[in-house]
Amino acid sequence: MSVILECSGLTKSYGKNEAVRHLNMTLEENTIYGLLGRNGAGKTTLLNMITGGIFPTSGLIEVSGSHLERGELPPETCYIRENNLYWRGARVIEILQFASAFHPHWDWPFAKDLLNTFKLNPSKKIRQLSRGMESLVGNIIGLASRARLTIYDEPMLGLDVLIREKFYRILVEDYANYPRTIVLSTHLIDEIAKVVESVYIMDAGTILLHDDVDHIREYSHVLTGSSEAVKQFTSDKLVIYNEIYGKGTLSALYGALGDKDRVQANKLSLTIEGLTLQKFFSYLVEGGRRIE
Ligand SMILES: Nc1ncnc2c1ncn2[C@@H]1O[C@H](COP(=O)(O)OP(=O)(O)OP(=O)(O)O)[C@@H](O)[C@H]1O
Repeated sequence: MSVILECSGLTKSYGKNEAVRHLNMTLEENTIYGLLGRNGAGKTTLLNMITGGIFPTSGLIEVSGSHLERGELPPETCYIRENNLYWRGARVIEILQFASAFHPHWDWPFAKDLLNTFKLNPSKKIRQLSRGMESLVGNIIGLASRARLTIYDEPMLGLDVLIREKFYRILVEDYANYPRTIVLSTHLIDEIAKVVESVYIMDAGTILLHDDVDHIREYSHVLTGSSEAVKQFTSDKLVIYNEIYGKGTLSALYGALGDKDRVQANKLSLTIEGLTLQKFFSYLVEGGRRIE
């Protein structure tokens, strides 16, 4: 698969605070990515840099092999921000008309279907919309743009669970028909686990892990048992988090476990369970371990 965007050694400092630190990231064609991180992890700063909104303090951004110049939006990119800057007096349809001018693959019949599906009145002014409806305007633009690279920063703000599920379903269906690269930056990790193929987990301005969701599912485990047994079992494994309770220990592991491991765990009276993406994320970030 070909690379459409690559960052290397990307850093953004605000005074002494490095919001993004020596970050490397590669986005490939036709993949849905999740960008996951706690509040303040640096997600918006990273997205603003790769879409030309703010300038890196150092490091490189390459789009389809060419350097992204200062202030330049990568070609065929649609960036739906967390805090959109729509003109409050404009009508929904006017915002869509404006957006359509920037996106060569814009699909009007699809945009109109989406307005119907989400029951969004195109004549309403932005200032008359609820927070959730305003998010929907951005979500519809992101979908109808069919941009080669679509980036959503917290697209679910203010949306109820039924609308979120509908959005994910339409996104996945449309992606199947029109493959492209989509980045979803969100806190709603378990929800997007069903949608994204690959994730970047970010903390304190840096990437802790980049991996495919299926691989994470296969590799992430939590182990509980006596502290002595856990210590023995994990001596040759990658432990991302430890929690001691009484005489027992809980350890979160990252790596494949084979039949031999399971037999050994059984002998040591250890319990092994898989982890949801949300739980894996929490352990990884709490443990602060970076996995190359
Ligand atoms: N313009 C700015 N001036 C100074 N510091 C900033 C600025 N923008 C961001 N920061 C700092 O950079 C860090 C990363 O912020 P950023 O908004 O990128 O995080 P985030 O992961 O998007 O968080 P959230 O999920 O809460 O939106 C934070 O410590 C934040 O305070």
